[in-house]
Amino acid sequence: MSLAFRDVACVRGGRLLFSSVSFDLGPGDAAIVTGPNGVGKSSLIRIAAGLLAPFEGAVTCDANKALLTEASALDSDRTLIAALRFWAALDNAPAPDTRIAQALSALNLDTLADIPVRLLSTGQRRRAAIARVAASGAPVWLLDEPANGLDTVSVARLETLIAEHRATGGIALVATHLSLAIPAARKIAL
Ligand SMILES: Nc1ncnc2c1ncn2[C@@H]1O[C@H](COP(=O)(O)OP(=O)(O)OP(=O)(O)O)[C@@H](O)[C@H]1O
Repeated sequence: MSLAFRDVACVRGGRLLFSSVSFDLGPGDAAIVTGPNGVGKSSLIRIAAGLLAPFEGAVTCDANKALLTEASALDSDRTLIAALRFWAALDNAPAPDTRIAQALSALNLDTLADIPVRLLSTGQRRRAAIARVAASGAPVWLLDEPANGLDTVSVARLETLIAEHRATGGIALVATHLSLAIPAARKIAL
């Protein structure tokens, strides 16, 4: 299982954002993508997700991916548990209810499970989006600014979740401008 970039370049709006980005992540590996606003961190995550084609180079990944972006994929009119169940039913992984229960617990969202997603606060919504990634069972996590809007306790929970994911052989590619404790993560500075 791996996620690899080979000499990847990215062009958006006719402008070269970055070039010659190469890395290879295997089971248990993590990488942190850093750089100033507008440098292309989100674009790199979108390329990894297959939502944006590289201008040059190649991306290979032989495992299922879960993507976290600013835009939450959770249906705002459903309760949190129903919104998570909707996606979990489509995952290529067993035991959706168990996965959801573990994710809700890991993000301290148990008491909010029956609240409509639209009523969640900014930080709660972000935790819900992280819970969706955790519940997906996907080996490769692509996280774009996952700590945005989180309080310090929730940041610590996120760090624990990433560590546990890696400990079970998962891969994490994380774009962040906030400091996150991700031990031995590769640094991809754009
Ligand atoms: N759909 C698009 N069409 C054209 N240009 C775009 C598009 N999306 C993003 N860009 C441009 O690409 C550049 C990189 O954007 P990106 O969101 O990848 O940066 P970032 O490093 O994640 O920024 P931030 O730290 O502000 O989140 C920006 O200049 C942005 O305006």
